[in-house]
Amino acid sequence: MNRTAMRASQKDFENAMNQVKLLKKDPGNEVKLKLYSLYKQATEGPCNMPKPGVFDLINKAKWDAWNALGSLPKETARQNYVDLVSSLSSSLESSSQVEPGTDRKSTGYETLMVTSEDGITKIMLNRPTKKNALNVEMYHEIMHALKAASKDDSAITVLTGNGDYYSSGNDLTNFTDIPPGGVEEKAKNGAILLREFVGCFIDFPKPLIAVVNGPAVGISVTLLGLFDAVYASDRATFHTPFSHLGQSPEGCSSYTFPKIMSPAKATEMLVFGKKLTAGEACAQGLVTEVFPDSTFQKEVWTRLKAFAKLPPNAMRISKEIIRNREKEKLHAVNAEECSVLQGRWLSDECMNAVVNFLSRKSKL
Ligand SMILES: CCCC/C=C/CC(=O)SCCNC(=O)CCNC(=O)[C@H](O)C(C)(C)COP(=O)(O)OP(=O)(O)OC[C@H]1O[C@@H](n2cnc3c(N)ncnc32)[C@H](O)[C@@H]1OP(=O)(O)O
Repeated sequence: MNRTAMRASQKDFENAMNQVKLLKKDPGNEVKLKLYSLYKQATEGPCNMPKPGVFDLINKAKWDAWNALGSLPKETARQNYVDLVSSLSSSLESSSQVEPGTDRKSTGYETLMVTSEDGITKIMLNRPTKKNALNVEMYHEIMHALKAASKDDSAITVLTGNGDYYSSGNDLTNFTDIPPGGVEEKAKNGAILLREFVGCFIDFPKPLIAVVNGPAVGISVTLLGLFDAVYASDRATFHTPFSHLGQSPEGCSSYTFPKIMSPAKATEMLVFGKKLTAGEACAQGLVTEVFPDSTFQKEVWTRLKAFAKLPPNAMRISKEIIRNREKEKLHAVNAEECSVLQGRWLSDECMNAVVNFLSRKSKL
């Protein structure tokens, strides 16, 4: 577009503001920050507000975005805002990277797709545009789905992801919504939620299988130690960057990983954040079997359908005898990990890592 020839009028600007409210899809935080900063620059000029504190994550990200525009003239900011909205209106209406039908809320869940057929309850993480990051709602919905699956008439339960990721782990925006009790209350609530969430996996009574369709990060990896089988596409990777995030292991991985893969290999993953390929994770016992991505879904589901035809009570009882003597220990480990993490979430190391991700200064 020739910016010297084009000059957005106040009317164009107002129309663009209305168009933003009508966007059918969330354009994402980065674009929202850009829109915010251009709007402020266009209406108020350069940012001369005091910089918010480091813990005020959302306002700090907004301030950073506005301040980054420097002395950009109001008219140029107005034009850029109008151009940005116009590009969004066309791209967000036409683009769809997600399988058709995946936006349906057919199961009553907002963040999951849950289906039950052929003796299998499939719980599919369904935030593909956010790489299936686990927000607070998703934690609650997974717990609900697991409790329902433990009582339904399916023989086995499967967890998988929609889109190119299995899951990118904890949604880092979970850290931004600070309650009136401040960051201490936030950390306490997080620890309570995490303990209950992991507890549901420890106590799940039927065979629980992970179908790892793509990269897995953080808590989506650590929980795998509590599954009964883990099938992975050769596109999947396994990454627990806890130290990078100023955090510490959860999902009972401080206990299960050293047992599964040896203390040194567990340290490479959980302390040094070494990312494993599917083949490496299989060699270390975290993954049961790896399949070529091109045949992954077909091969895995054929196998799972055969498993689901086995007598369900025999499978339950066999799982119980394999897992039960560890249960008490696992609950104790879970409690300890949550308590340590509660402290970590209040550390500068963790706060800085989250701020860096949210202001897009870092990625894994
Ligand atoms: C209360 C219980 C707490 C339990 C604690 C658990 C600990 C953990 O799970 S630690 C692991 C936390 N996860 C991460 O640090 C991953 C952060 N994400 C990334 O580094 C990258 O997004 C990626 C490497 C996973 C993917 O990079 P890629 O370039 O392919 O895609 P993006 O453009 O970055 O992502 C698309 C979209 O999704 C958003 N997103 C992805 N992962 C997360 C996440 N974990 N939290 C929040 N948002 C996430 C990303 O911001 C993009 O959103 P926008 O389109 O709106 O910008």
